[in-house]
Amino acid sequence: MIQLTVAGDSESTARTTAERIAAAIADARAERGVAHISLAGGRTPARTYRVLARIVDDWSGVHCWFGDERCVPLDDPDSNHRLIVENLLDNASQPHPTIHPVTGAADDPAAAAAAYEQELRAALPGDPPQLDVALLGLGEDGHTASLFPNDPVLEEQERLCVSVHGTKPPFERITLTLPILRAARKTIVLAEGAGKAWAIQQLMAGPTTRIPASMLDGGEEIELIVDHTAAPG
Ligand SMILES: O=C1O[C@H](COP(=O)(O)O)[C@@H](O)[C@H](O)[C@H]1O
Repeated sequence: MIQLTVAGDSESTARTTAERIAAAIADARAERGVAHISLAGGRTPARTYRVLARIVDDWSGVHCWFGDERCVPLDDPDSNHRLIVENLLDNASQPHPTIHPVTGAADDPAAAAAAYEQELRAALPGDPPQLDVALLGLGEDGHTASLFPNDPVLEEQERLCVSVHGTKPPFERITLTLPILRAARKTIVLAEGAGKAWAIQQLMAGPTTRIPASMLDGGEEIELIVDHTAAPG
């Protein structure tokens, strides 16, 4: 089930999102001693990561994974890794969270995706492995992570991480697939801006391969956090 939260302006949207993630981290650490979270890329979550870095005062036992990555060097301006280093890691207190980058994606995307799946399986409990929280974004076309509209990878049942050719540059990408995203204890979809209002309306209308974010529902809690400009009318 999808719960919609209209958080206000961009600052309150970032704060609300960061507070949800911080609460999920605290719950996971209290129950299991560690917290595994996957993070979104793109432009929208930068502010959320800066707020999150401020409000979590103890990062020990926190593991950060990537919901998707672009097949570029890790320090490339288009890299989701760089976004997270500059906004979250550089502002987080010591000891830092453990970051799990997708390595080798620029050289051999398929091998990098397979290796990342192995790393996830080795580190997380469950089959599919269970993330404590998956933070995802939403493209204007309805894509989430690097799951693009009508891509056959939306039918994937076995592999947890794959390489894809997307429809937004940079085109070559690595993405987690629906089986692992659906298994997350909590899923947060963060979206801002009037350009995303259409995708949000479609997402709320029910599952369709046209809007990959609408296919995330695996029975666990999903919260869609939007600013007032993206809110459905
Ligand atoms: O390419 C991507 O796009 C989506 C949405 O990004 P935004 O810039 O519109 O916030 C993002 O969630 C995904 O991680 C990213 O690789």
